[in-house]
Amino acid sequence: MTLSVSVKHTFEGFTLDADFKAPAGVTALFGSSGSGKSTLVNAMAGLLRPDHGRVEVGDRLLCDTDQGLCLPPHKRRVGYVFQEARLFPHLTVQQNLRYGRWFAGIRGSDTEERRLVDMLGIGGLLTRRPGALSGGEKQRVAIGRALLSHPLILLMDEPLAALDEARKAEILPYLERLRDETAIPILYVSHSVAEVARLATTVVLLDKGKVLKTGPTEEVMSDPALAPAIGLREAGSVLSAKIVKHHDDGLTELASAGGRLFLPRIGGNPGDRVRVRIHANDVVLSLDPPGRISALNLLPGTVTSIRAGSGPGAMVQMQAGDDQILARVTKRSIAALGLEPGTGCYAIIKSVSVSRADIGAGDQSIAKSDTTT
Ligand SMILES: Nc1ncnc2c1ncn2[C@@H]1O[C@H](COP(=O)(O)OP(=O)(O)OP(=O)(O)O)[C@@H](O)[C@H]1O
Repeated sequence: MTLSVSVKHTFEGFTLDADFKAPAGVTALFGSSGSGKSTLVNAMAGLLRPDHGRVEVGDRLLCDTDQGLCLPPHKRRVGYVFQEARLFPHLTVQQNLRYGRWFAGIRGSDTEERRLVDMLGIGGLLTRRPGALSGGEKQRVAIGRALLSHPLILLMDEPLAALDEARKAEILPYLERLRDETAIPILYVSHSVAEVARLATTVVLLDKGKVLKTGPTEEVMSDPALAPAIGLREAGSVLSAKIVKHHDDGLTELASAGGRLFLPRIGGNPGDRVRVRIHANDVVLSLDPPGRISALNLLPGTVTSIRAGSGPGAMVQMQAGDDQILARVTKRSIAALGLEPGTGCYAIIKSVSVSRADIGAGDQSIAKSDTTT
């Protein structure tokens, strides 16, 4: 289901002027604080009437100011999940879940409720009240409540921001299942590169109220020109890969479009698709295949673009198979190696530089890894 959004709105000192289209899946609205993410989400939810705008989800028009149409929030069939779960404290988990359905005037079925409860792993919590739940559990209930109202689209505004790292790690797999097992489009607001890299099918990069770029996650994340907006320390590529084998020495072997990768053991079974985030800071470039070296991952490729920063560093993008890899190196190294678009080189990646948080379940949008076994 396609998402088509065009919103113009001015507050004193700030103008949002954003247009984007996104296919089904998770669309991440990513940008620094004050870039206009929440304003855009509020315009989509009907909580803000934009000066000018058109919002369409699939073939349903929610707002078109040219036609004088701007549906109120309760007529938009939008599920909203906020930073805090905002559950009713006096109701049990099950009553909270059913409230979503009741509020939307939907009958729903017990089978549907059970399926959702299973998917979100909240079956053991149904009789508890929110006061007896962890932050991550509360968020899972809030997501279930939003889904049971049969939304046309799910808007998630920094749903993990209030959770600590352990709770985030606990809830991310459920969000991946939501992406892969439901057909509901999700607009996911975040300023965490790690979350976007793991979850998003499409990234809309916002900067000072404008869309810098919209595109598939792998493409946006590995664009050297966008690294300053993403954050130089956070920048990196997202590769799609397939688990080949878990080795006895604790390493997992993956097949990516660019070659084999060996990473510290990850969950999942041979054949499962995963996405792997490789930080640009963790990639070393070499013109020749290195001799005896401790790093286990060596991907051959060709430099596609170079973007020099204002300091001593530069971002180099290289193509390895169908994958783009981003490396952050010094301008001095670029000069010494004579790197330019078209230069053949090797990306060297230490296995241990990739952490568990950098690996997520792969989705249908990255089927190209199927060709890499
Ligand atoms: N109701 C309002 N009245 C006036 N200015 C507003 C209003 N809401 C937002 N703004 C301004 O619009 C700009 C964008 O805010 P917005 O909350 O959309 O950014 P954001 O990207 O969601 O930021 P954050 O990541 O910090 O939540 C900010 O400069 C903010 O001060």
